[in-house]
Amino acid sequence: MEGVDHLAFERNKAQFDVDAMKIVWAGSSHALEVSDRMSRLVASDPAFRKDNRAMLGRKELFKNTLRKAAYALKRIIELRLSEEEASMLRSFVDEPAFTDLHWGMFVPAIKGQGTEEQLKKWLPLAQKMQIIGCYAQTELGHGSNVQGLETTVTFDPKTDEFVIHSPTLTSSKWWPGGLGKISTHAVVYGRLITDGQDHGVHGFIVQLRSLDDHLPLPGITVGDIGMKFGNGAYNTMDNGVLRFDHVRIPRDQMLMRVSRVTREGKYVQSNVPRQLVYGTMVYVRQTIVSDASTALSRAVCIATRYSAVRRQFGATGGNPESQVIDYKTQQARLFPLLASAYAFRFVGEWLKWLYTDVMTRLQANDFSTLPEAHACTAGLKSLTTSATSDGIEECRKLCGGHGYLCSSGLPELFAVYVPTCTYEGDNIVLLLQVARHLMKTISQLGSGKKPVGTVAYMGRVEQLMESRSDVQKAEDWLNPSAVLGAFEARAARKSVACAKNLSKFSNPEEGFLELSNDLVEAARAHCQLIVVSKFIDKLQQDIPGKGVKQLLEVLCSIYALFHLHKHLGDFLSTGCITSKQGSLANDQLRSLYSQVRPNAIGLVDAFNYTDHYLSSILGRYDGNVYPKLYEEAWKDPLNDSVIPDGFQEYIRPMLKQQLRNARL
Ligand SMILES: CCCCCCCCCCCCCC(=O)SCCNC(=O)CCNC(=O)[C@H](O)C(C)(C)COP(=O)(O)OP(=O)(O)OC[C@H]1O[C@@H](n2cnc3c(N)ncnc32)[C@H](O)[C@@H]1OP(=O)(O)O
Ligand SMILES: Cc1cc2nc3c(=O)[nH]c(=O)nc-3n(C[C@H](O)[C@H](O)[C@H](O)COP(=O)(O)OP(=O)(O)OC[C@H]3O[C@@H](n4cnc5c(N)ncnc54)[C@H](O)[C@@H]3O)c2cc1C
Repeated sequence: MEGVDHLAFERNKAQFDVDAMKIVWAGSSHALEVSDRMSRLVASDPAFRKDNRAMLGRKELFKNTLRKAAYALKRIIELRLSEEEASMLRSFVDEPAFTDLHWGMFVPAIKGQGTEEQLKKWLPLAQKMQIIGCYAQTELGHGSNVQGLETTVTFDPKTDEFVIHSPTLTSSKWWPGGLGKISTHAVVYGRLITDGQDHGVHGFIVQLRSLDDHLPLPGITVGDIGMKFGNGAYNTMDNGVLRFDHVRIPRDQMLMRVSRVTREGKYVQSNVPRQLVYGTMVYVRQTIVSDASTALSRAVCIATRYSAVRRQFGATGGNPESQVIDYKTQQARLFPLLASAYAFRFVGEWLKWLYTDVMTRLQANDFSTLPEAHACTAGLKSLTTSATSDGIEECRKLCGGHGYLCSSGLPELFAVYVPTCTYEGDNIVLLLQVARHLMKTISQLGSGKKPVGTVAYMGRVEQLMESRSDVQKAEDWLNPSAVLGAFEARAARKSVACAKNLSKFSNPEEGFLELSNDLVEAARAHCQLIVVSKFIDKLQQDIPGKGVKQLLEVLCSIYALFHLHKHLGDFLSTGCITSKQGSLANDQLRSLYSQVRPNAIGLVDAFNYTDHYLSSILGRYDGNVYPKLYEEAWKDPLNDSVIPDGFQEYIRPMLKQQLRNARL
């Protein structure tokens, strides 16, 4: 039934102001207005069609992406869109492309590591897209271990140039997005060598292709690394391979904010920490956390709407069968993901604030919060992307068989999303960085250095080692201080246990390797504490709209108690709660799910996604799933003809053969 809202009866159940929640989700009325306008602009333009991606071959798919990128830029110029609007428009086009790396890494790398002069020269070119850039760090042999990169960049004082070279096969740059076919330039990371001395990894702006004919410049070998996971998915991106054969670049193309090489070939370190060379990764990890909430909320929106449409079993007395969303098992799998999407939104907002604050301090040569920013971006990137990847897959299962169809939108979403667990830092490697930060914090407790920021609770470690939860009944778990107390005690006790075990090793690095599983768990507990505490902080703000704050409180409790239940072993073994308190948390969780149930559709409507963006028949706003699924099936190229290609050639003779055998 075209034009009928099959989910209207669900929308009528909502006990809160959905429009007010849309503002909370978007971050402000202004952000909602811009995102609403940009998403509709993209959705209403057939040039941005994306429902055919799974059917296209690689070359067609890639050409289509180039067309969309050029068209998006044309619209941005025609409509005189602001930077904010342009970036929103690109995100609603919803197709991984070389532009992500150009705007997301190439431009930030220059901004973060370039000198004033370099910004003046390169940024206008990049901003007008007169050059297109990528971020060429990872090599065939090394990704996680950045210090292990092998590309050499040797200063030649005779010509005032650097000579870039790929000395081994494993030094070939491998993976950079946008590199394979499109980028004219790259920020290349390599080992800086002056006068025979190796100064470690630094960034350089390198032109790769001619601006006239787009051919690789002399000494450069470049191409695409091949098909990746999923059919459409990330194959719209030209991840590339790059080799240098003694390629020369002028000295002023070294990004020189952190350190520089003089005309005479002297290496000079500025007063900023050398870790700023890693600054672009910190920036992108921060954006990845907000993006996690977007990806998870898309999957949850699809699974929630479909769960309200889908009915199985339970027809009694002429009543229809039960909606699957009413099954408690469905709720216990779906609603924690819904709560996580909101939790990641708010922790993403906070992380953005933290990052901006660190940047402001850096301008004033205050580097004190850099370790905190590194630990938070690394840890939260790891936690949210792992949870989101698992969450998207869970949403696919929550949609039963139809979730496996590409037209559900979920397979492609998963395939596009899952590399976030690896890129911008493997998730385990990043948790180990958090663990180092935690161990360092504990080791400094005796020195009188007061821990601040997200590790401030470590300052109360003695008290946290002794504390006991005073929860007596299920509702006590609704008290934020009860939840915070339990999460802080668990995180502190896990870290302290690791620190104690580490101290038994004479070689700390050996100990770190041996205990790395425990350290990863301690880091995870710390990151979950950050998410819970930032959700609680958000609820301290004035949040207008009927029922909005109350519902967010419910979601916050679900996020926290779900993790308490899931990691009950941790909470019990560290002794911060009793098994009775653990089972009270579970009782409370059941009651919270019942409170979400009537509001579930409203809560996913608050994401304000267009059907174009969701790209899912199961997640359609109007819930008109079955007729559209049926219609869609007939569009498959296999159904273009009644008898498929290959039938006459292969199957007909087989059938005839069997017929003959049967007659024998
Ligand atoms: C428009 C927006 C769109 C956005 C979308 C964008 C496109 C999306 C598509 C994206 C496509 C994907 C694109 C891509 O994938 S780009 C490639 C991304 N690659 C990686 O992420 C590599 C991961 N590896 C590393 O980051 C490092 O090598 C690690 C950290 C693992 C070790 O490193 P190393 O062996 O050197 O370090 P150390 O352990 O000895 O530590 C040394 C000291 O340094 C400190 N430290 C370490 N790291 C940082 C840091 N970052 N900031 C500040 N400080 C840092 C550390 O705490 C320690 O401090 P201290 O204890 O000594 O005080
Ligand atoms: C889709 C995609 C896009 C990418 N885009 C870019 C780009 O634009 N530019 C760019 O420069 N790079 C890019 N990369 C590369 C990416 O950043 C790296 O692949 C990533 O950092 C992981 O490094 P690796 O491949 O070396 O993994 P490895 O480190 O080899 O990981 C293999 C396994 O070893 C484990 N491991 C490694 N070290 C340790 C340790 N110390 N302790 C315990 N376990 C460990 C890991 O957990 C993992 O299980 C991209 C990658 C992908 C998949």
